[in-house]
Amino acid sequence: MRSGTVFTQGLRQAVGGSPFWTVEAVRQVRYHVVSSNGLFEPGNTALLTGCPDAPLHPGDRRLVVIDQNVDALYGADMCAWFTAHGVDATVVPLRADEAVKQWDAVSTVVDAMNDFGIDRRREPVLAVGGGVLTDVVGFAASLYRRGTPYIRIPTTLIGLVDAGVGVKTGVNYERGKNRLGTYAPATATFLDRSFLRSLSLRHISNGLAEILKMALIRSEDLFVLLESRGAAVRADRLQGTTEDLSRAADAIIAESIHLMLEELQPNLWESALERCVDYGHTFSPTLEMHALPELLHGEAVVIDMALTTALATLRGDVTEAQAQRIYDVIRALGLPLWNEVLDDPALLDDALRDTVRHRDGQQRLPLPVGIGRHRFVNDVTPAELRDAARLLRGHAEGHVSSAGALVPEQVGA
Ligand SMILES: O=C(CO)[C@@H](O)[C@H](O)[C@H](O)[C@H](O)COP(=O)(O)O
Repeated sequence: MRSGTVFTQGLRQAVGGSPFWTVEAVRQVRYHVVSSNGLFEPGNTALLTGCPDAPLHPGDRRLVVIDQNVDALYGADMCAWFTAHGVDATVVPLRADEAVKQWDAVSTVVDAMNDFGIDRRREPVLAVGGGVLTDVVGFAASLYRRGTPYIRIPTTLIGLVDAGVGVKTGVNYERGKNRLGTYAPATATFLDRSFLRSLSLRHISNGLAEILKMALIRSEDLFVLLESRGAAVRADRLQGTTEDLSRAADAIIAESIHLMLEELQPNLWESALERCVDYGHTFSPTLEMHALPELLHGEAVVIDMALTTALATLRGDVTEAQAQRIYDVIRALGLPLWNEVLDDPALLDDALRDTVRHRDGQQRLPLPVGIGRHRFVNDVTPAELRDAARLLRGHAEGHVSSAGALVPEQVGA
């Protein structure tokens, strides 16, 4: 062995007389999720000192890729903040919605990194926008020189509670949702819910869908909070305009993120494919891409959850009363129960087949058990899916009795 070369003990072995080598290494991962409202208010220093692994100093340069809509609303405040703190920011506005979450957007970000002449270690790219923007920038950064650090500043609710706190990056490829991507955590994500004040209620609901997901599979307490305060918190855009609404918004966001991180941390690279956070993501990737741009991500997820709640009801895992509470909360959060994509049984079968490919040959389908718990199943049949869709349609149209039976004109519809 050459001096200075470190091998794990027993790493070089002779097999049939021919040498072979096995290299094993463990990569330490550490990333931070930091809450601070009003990031670009003059006195806020969270971006300077809030993250120990990504300090920002006067005289530093930063490439800032920002959603073009966010730039129109907050770009001037952001630039004033950088100037006030002596940071030389190059701002690149980017269109970032599901329809353009494609490879071309990645090239645009890579071009910007090239033009900026980014320092591979010391100049993290800042991604300011919703989940699409942070996924695209994270993907570009993870590819650039095989990995350049980046920092996320989510400006949508779905960005705050879902896309912003995990390690996934990516873009769609043709009709494949997030078909290209990497596991590449941002050095830090800065959560600032004051951005939500200008978000449309439809996009607030879009984020609430992922929060509801965490509630349905992990926490009845979070579900009860959504049931009692969800509609008011939505109408308030999580701004906390009263003390009570502030407490509720803080609790909903913090609990949802905490549960998500508890699930992600032990399985960051998804070596285990039974992931309860995949709830609502079995049929939705295909449905969302099929309906593009009609359904937002969270809307597709909630339709998937409504369908699988009906499926769990038919299996006896969720009672009719529990299903009714779930559907009431979905409506109260301004989310759809039904979409015509569910009318196409072949599409649901295709969706399940694609997910089976994504989950290494098995359905590994998380299903709710009551409210706040789940189990995984591998035996959902096309006929069962059709029955579940029929039951859900009955709920959506108000044709289900309190005992859970379809009223006669709907049976066999
Ligand atoms: O992994 C996370 C967040 O990082 C999930 O909670 C998130 O909702 C994911 O998008 C879904 O689980 C779907 O994952 P995938 O099908 O894109 O692998």
